Amino acid sequence: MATTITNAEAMAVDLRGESDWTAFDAPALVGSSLRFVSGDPQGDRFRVRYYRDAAQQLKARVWFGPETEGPPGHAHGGSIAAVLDEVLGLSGWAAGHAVVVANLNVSFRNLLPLQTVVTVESEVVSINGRKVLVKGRVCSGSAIYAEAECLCIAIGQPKTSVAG
Ligand SMILES: CC(C)(COP(=O)(O)OP(=O)(O)OC[C@H]1O[C@@H](n2cnc3c(N)ncnc32)[C@H](O)[C@@H]1OP(=O)(O)O)[C@@H](O)C(=O)NCCC(=O)NCCS
Ligand SMILES: CCCCCCCCCC(=O)O
Repeated sequence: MATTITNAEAMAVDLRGESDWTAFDAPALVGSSLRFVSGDPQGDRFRVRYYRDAAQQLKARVWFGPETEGPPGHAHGGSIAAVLDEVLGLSGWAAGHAVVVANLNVSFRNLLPLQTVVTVESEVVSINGRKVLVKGRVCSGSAIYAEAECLCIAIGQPKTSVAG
């Protein structure tokens, strides 16, 4: 039988970044519309905190809460894809491109246990006209849960990226 975990029981979630990361303010760059993944920082679905690493690439610490469940005790693949969609698309914005996501390919490598804090890494690997290719992965220590390649298409003028 599934165990119900309340919000209160799930309170202690450590989303701190590494010492050489700086906080990144996503709403300051793209507005407050990204509610689906990162819009409920005390909720039981995702809790997300954004950073830039020393190389200025976007990173996120993400907690997959009980409401992301798919296979028993583990995150739904769609929840993992949603997180990658947001983080990798936002990575394009953080690199100065006003984009939407046109194509996202995800490889699910290992089941992700619920109530795990993971790191989502991103890297802008190429820019070709309006096409901004971003790669990323969901990992924790040596464990890799998913890898993704994300084709973003610029839809507007380049944006000035913000430091956080
Ligand atoms: C992405 C989108 C803006 C592209 O439409 P568009 O501005 O008319 O651009 P085009 O169709 O001319 O595509 C531009 C280029 O990207 C390529 N491209 C677009 N979508 C692609 C896809 N899914 N896969 C691969 N390449 C794609 C095109 O082949 C074209 O390449 P080219 O310049 O070498 O010919 C549009 O399809 C869209 O709005 N899709 C929905 C996006 C969305 O809802 N994302 C989730 C929320 S962020
Ligand atoms: C106008 C703000 C757009 C921000 C886009 C950031 C990536 C979101 C990905 C998605 O919605 O699928």
